Amino acid sequence: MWTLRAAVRRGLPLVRAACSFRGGFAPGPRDRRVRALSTFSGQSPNKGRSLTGSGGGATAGRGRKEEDEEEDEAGEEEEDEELLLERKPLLPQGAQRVFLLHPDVKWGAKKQTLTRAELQVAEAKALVHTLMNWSVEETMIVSTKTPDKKLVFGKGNFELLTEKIRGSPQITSVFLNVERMNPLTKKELETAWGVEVFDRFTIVLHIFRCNAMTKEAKLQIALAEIPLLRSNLRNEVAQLDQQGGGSRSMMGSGETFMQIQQRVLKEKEIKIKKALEKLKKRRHLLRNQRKKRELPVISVMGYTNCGKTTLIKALTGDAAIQPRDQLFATLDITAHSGSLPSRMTVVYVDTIGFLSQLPYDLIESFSATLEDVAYSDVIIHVRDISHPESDLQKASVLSVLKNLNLPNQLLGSIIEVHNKVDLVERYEPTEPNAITISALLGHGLEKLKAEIESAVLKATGKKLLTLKIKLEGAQLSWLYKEATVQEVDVIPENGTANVKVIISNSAYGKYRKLFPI
Ligand SMILES: Nc1nc2c(ncn2[C@@H]2O[C@H](COP(=O)(O)OP(=O)(O)OP(=O)(O)O)[C@@H](O)[C@H]2O)c(=O)[nH]1
Ligand SMILES: [Mg+2]
Repeated sequence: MWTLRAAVRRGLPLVRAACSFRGGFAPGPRDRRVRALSTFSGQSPNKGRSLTGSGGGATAGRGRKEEDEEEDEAGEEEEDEELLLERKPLLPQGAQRVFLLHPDVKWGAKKQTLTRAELQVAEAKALVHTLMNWSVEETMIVSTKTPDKKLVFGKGNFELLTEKIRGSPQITSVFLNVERMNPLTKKELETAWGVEVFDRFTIVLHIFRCNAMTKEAKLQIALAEIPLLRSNLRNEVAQLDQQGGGSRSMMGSGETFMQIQQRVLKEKEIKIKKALEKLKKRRHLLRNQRKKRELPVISVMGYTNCGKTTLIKALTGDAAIQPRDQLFATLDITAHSGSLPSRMTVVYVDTIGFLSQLPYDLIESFSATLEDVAYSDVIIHVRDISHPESDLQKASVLSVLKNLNLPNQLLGSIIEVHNKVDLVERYEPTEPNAITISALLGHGLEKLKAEIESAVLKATGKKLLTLKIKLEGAQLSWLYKEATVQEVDVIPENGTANVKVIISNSAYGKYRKLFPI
């Protein structure tokens, strides 16, 4: 039986994807992000294996052979994972002048309810601008009653479009703003228009591929690509069949080309899922370690480009964080520590941004990482209130949050933050509890931190107390160890102090037992 590695050795067409990407890559963010996560695990960033208890320093007394075998195994695993991540480029390299074509479905089941054509077009434009050397040459919204037909548009509109595209030599490709285009449609349209045609899935997938930093995000994307590879395969085989080849058995093996390729894909899918499962276990371990240390976790969520990463940078002062003016700049869930006005240490979790029309397979593949949000104590929903469609963006974020099956208490704890107020003159929020800030300029952060603190205290059941202690004895050092000491007000006359602490219910119970009044 062929393994994936064997398939590659035999020259199946897998090549590393090239990322042509606006702004390029800042070298090293991956290391920094991993470091950010490992801050709470007490592990070195490159020693992930030791988290599962299978690695680390427990090598003393073991035979050389055993170590060698383990090393070989790790090397093979890594090689396998490398192969899982190899793929064909999705988009052509070099500059593209795109004709952005939006089919507007006027009625019927396919009619979008949440978002308007203009919003979708604006998002599609932003996606194109995220790609290096890509520009939108022209935009057109064309209505259609038959979005599922092979040619997408009715006969009259199709002819007009063909004339337009054929007569515009400056157009190098068409971005058909549909979630997914069937390969036959792609072929028909490309033949008719004489240029390459892309759908949103392909463009978003390309951006995701370029932005994924951690192995988990990369594997999630590779998994999301499998259905695309399957449908391309069906198309390829149909073409081969026309030439009289695809369904015939290969060199006496009894298997057809289609069957072999399907098996290779299935093997790939199983391996990716296994690798993801391993990483998930590691993530759970990190989560448990954070829990043990009782660090409150705050998930920062919101539409793509609303300023989540900028806000975390402002709240934590972490200079290594790099916000970028791009859609889907953050694809890896990363954790960063910060402190609140009471000096309580909290963990901010940066998350993937939402897009109203995010292709389903991609949401599906990222839902595993979003699972972690359910374990946070508080959610911050960041909104870019300078965006013309800010209200629609809010609605689409809330609808995704609802589908994540989060606990009611957590949903009730959402702090709505209106960001980028510096871009709107005299901004007044309509929502009474919203907090207005400029993450970029650092405005409104103190109020936000105070709000986060009270939400964290409420969610975690921690108390803010002033305890009277004797300076002689172990009380103060115990409190320093088990609670967050905010202030110590010494009264020298009687050798006591008033100590302001944030303390969990369980720690307070222990304190009372150890030091009865
Ligand atoms: N003017 C202004 N720009 C801001 C503010 N906050 C963020 N930005 C800019 O908005 C862009 C996106 O910021 P990010 O922090 O990367 O946004 P994000 O929500 O993390 O984006 P994704 O990770 O792509 O979902 C960057 O160019 C930021 O500089 C703000 O308060 N005012
Ligand atoms: Mg971000």
